Amino acid sequence: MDYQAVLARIAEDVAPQVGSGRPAEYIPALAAVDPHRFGMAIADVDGKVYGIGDWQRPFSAQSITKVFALALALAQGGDSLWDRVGREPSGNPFNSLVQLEHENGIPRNPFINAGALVVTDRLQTLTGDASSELLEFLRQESANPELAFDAEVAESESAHGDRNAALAHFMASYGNITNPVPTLLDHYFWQCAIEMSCADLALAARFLARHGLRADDSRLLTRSEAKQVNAVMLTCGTYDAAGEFAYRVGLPGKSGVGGGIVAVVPGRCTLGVWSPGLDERGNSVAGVAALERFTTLTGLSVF
Ligand SMILES: NC(=O)CC[C@H](N)C(=O)O
Repeated sequence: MDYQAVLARIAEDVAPQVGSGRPAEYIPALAAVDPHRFGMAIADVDGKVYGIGDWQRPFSAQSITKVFALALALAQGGDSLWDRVGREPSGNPFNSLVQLEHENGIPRNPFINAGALVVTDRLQTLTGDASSELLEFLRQESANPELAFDAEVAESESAHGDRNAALAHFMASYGNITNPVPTLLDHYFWQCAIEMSCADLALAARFLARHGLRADDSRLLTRSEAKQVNAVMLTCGTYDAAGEFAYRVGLPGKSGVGGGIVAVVPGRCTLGVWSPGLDERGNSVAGVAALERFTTLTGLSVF
């Protein structure tokens, strides 16, 4: 497959959509990003990377980090995590509170904010320093020791973090958060504020295309766990647009409000795409369009 030619074609096809949508505004540091950026990278299972546009430019990974946190929490702590977080699409916005009261403080899935807070809480208990552990893992998988937190974004999130604080306190009232809420929120905000490029993301997600094997060929997840994480990405990775994303793209994918999306073709390759303009559900407009073009042009999808 000539991935470079495919990327060139995709960039041309989605150019009219780059700049549509709006960057996230509820985190002021993200609102300042130029909405006309677009980058895309593909990493094949052997680690060769192809890219177009702003594919090497770091941006705020945001909710995409939820996938990596989940993988680490499962790898280090095992299946008991699923007693505290479900695996069903929520059909609600990523930062919604409404289901938690009816469902006893157990979030629907690990990719909405409530679920991700539970996962980070678990990782914090397992490691004592969840956000640093995650950053180190991402540095190793992307072979990029320069990966770093963006302190301005972390502080901006913290200053405007009432919603996430509410989610965490509410779950704590059900006994589903075990660390002090301020500590948990700190790690969650720093986790979201990791900066990565499309290339970093595609490389870091390769264990999901390699049935659980890390970049150094050691095993992070069992084959079955890798399949399970991909399945949850497909059904829950783009919040209340997961059905539409599966319909249009046909790949497990995880988005973030920084405008990035990571997607996986199991056994073949991983993709990182970035364009900051978001639709009303918080997914990158040009990013989703680019992934749709990818699966249409190449025929590579899980279906
Ligand atoms: N969808 C997202 O990327 C949300 C992440 C963001 N840091 C938040 O907690 O609100």
